[in-house]
Amino acid sequence: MSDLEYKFVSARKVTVIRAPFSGGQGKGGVEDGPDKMEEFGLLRDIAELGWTATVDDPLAKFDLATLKADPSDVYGNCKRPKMVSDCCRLIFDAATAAHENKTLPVTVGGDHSIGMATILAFANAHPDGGILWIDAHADINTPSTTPSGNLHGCPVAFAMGLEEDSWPPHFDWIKQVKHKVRPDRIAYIGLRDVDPGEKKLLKELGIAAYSMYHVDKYGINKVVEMALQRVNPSGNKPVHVSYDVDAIDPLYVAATGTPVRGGLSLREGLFLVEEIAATGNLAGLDIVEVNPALASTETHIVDTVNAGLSIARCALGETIL
Ligand SMILES: NC(=[NH2+])NCCC[C@H](N)C(=O)O
Ligand SMILES: [Mn+2]
Ligand SMILES: [Mn+2]
Repeated sequence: MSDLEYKFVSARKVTVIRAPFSGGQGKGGVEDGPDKMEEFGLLRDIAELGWTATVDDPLAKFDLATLKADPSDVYGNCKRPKMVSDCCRLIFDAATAAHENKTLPVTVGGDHSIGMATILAFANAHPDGGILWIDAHADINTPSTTPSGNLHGCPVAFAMGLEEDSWPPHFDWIKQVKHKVRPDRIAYIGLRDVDPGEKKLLKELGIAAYSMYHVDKYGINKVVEMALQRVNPSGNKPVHVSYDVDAIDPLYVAATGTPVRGGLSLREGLFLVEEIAATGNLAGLDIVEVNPALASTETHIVDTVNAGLSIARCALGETIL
């Protein structure tokens, strides 16, 4: 049982949104993230911290393997726009319902393309809220800047409505969502692999971006403080955390699709979530890019999945004393 307070959640209710989705990138295995997290005790951990969990499985009706294998699902250089859009739309609805019911949505991926759905639902439900994107990557490529065509590198651009003219038509539904993610209400922590087109966008839009350089220079405590100050200057608005486990160094989190050396230590990666939880403002969480198939040893799987579980526990108020 945790005694932290959550100002924007009623009655310590969590909605676990399962997102076993891998269409935002080419590798297999990331679709097993939710199963592995549950096998290692996600729901037990949530209950032990005094939360009541409801599990939502918005993609259950899809045959995801068949959708992923459809060679006709391309638009320009974008891979699988129909699959990503159809799935994200359902995840958006699930997250929106969780916000309306004042439960805390914890979305478990799957690849990070689903972040377009969760942060858009958060921004639309809480237009004055702030978002922290914890990642080695900025994931703000647009269909015109993406070097890979993988949509897990683009969710922030879609949720912000950037360069809509370049979008595959499948994403038209996003244009109808009233409140998009605002550039002054999102901050990054952990960056170390940012594409040239992304750097340009971050600069032009004045987005708060704390790279590993800043973590080394100021320390993680100061970086979290600065990031929260940017996205939640009053300190009393809701905050969503979209956590790509590749923000943490591959020494601790090896089983992920796009690992980059020189990342957060495991403790830095957990501290930042503990610190956000302590504000009482947490109102949404994603844990993505756990890919058990990319482990070369059993230890890699155990380490990576347990890092994901630790992120969830820290977010839900686990404290040591
Ligand atoms: N969610 C992730 N792991 N994203 C990796 C993105 C890599 C690269 N920037 C791309 O757009 O293709
Ligand atoms: Mn990443
Ligand atoms: Mn990411």
